[in-house]
Amino acid sequence: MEDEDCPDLVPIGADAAEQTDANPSRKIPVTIITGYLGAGKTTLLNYILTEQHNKRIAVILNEFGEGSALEKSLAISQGGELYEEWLELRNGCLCCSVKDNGVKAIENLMQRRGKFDYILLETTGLADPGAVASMFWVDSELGSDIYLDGIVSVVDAKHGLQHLTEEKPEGLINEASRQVALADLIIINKTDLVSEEELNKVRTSVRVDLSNVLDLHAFDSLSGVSLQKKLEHVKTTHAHLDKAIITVTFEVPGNIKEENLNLFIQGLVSIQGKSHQVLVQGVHELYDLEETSVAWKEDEKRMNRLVLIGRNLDKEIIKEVFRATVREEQGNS
Ligand SMILES: Nc1nc2c(ncn2[C@@H]2O[C@H](COP(=O)(O)OP(=O)(O)OP(=O)(O)O)[C@@H](O)[C@H]2O)c(=O)[nH]1
Ligand SMILES: [Zn+2]
Repeated sequence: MEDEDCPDLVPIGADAAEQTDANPSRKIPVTIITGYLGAGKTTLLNYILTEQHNKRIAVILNEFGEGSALEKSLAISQGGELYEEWLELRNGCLCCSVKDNGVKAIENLMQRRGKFDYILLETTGLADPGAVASMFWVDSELGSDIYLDGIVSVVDAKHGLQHLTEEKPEGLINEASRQVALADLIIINKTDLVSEEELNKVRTSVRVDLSNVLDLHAFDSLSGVSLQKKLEHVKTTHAHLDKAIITVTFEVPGNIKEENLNLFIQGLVSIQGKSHQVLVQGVHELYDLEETSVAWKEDEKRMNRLVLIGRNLDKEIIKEVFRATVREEQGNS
C-alpha cells in the first residue's frame, strides 16, 4: 500500500508538458525591427524568414491604419509556416496605445508557446520604439516568458537623411531620429539608389561619436530612484508623436490601367489584364508593383484599396480623383 503512494509524487502533467516543449522555462528572445515609413522593415523581415536559420519564428506586426493589415499579411505569408499576431493600432496616439495592444498580442502569441522559439516584432514607421520596448520591462508577467534581444533600425539610404533632419513642430519628436537613437543595430537599406557620396553622408549622420554616448548623466536628477520610477519618468516626459501625419483609407471598385497608376502611388489595386492582385508600395516619388500570389476569383468584384499616410491629406478629394481615373478606364475599354 505504501509503495503505491510514490507515483503520486511525480505529476504526470509535467512529463506531458515536456514532450511538447523541450525546455518550457527557456525565455523567448524578441527582436524589434523599426525604421521610418517604407524604409524596408518588411523586406528585412521577409529576408530573415526565408533564410536558413533553424529557428521557428513568430511575427508580430504593429500596423498603421485599417486597410494595410491585408497587404502586410500578403507580404509576410510567403515565407512558409508562420505564426502571426496582429497588433492593431488606429489613428490614436501611437506611442500611448502601443503598450496595451502589444502586451495583448504577445499574450495571445504565448498561448501557442512551444511552437516557436523567436519573436520578430515589426513596428509601424511612425512608432517610437522606446514605447514598444518598455512594455517588456513594465509587464513583469511578460518579462518571465520573453526578453528583449535588441532593436534593429532600418534606414532608407535615399530618404533617410531627409526624415532624420526634418524639423518638427515644437513639442513633437522626430520619429526617425528616435528610431536611430534607440537602435542596437542600424541597417542602411536601398544603397542601390544612392551614390557612394550620399551613402557616406547617411552613414556619418547615423554614426555616433563615443564621447556622445558615455557619461551622459541623463538620470542624475533621479539618482537613488528605483528603475520602476525611472521608467515612469521616461513615460510621463515623452513627447507625443506628430499627429499631423494621418492615414486615409478608402476603396474604389473597378480596374485601373497600369500606365495611369503613376497618378497614384500607393494602395492595393486591381490592374486591368492581370489575373492576380497587385501590391503597390511607394515611398516619396518611388514606387513599385508586385504581383502577389493571390488570384482574383472569377466572380470576385475587383476592388482597389488605397492606404495613404502623410500630411494634409484630404480623403474626399483624393478619393474623387482616383474614382474618376478608374471610371475613365472603364469608359475607354
Ligand atoms: N531599390 C530598393 N528598394 C527597396 C530595397 N529594400 C526595399 N525596397 C523597396 O522599398 C519599399 C518599402 O519596403 P518595405 O520593406 O515594405 O518597407 P517597410 O519599412 O516595411 O514599409 P512600411 O511598413 O510601409 O513603413 C518596397 O517597395 C520595397 O520593394 C532596396 O534595397 N533597394
Ligand atoms: Zn503619446
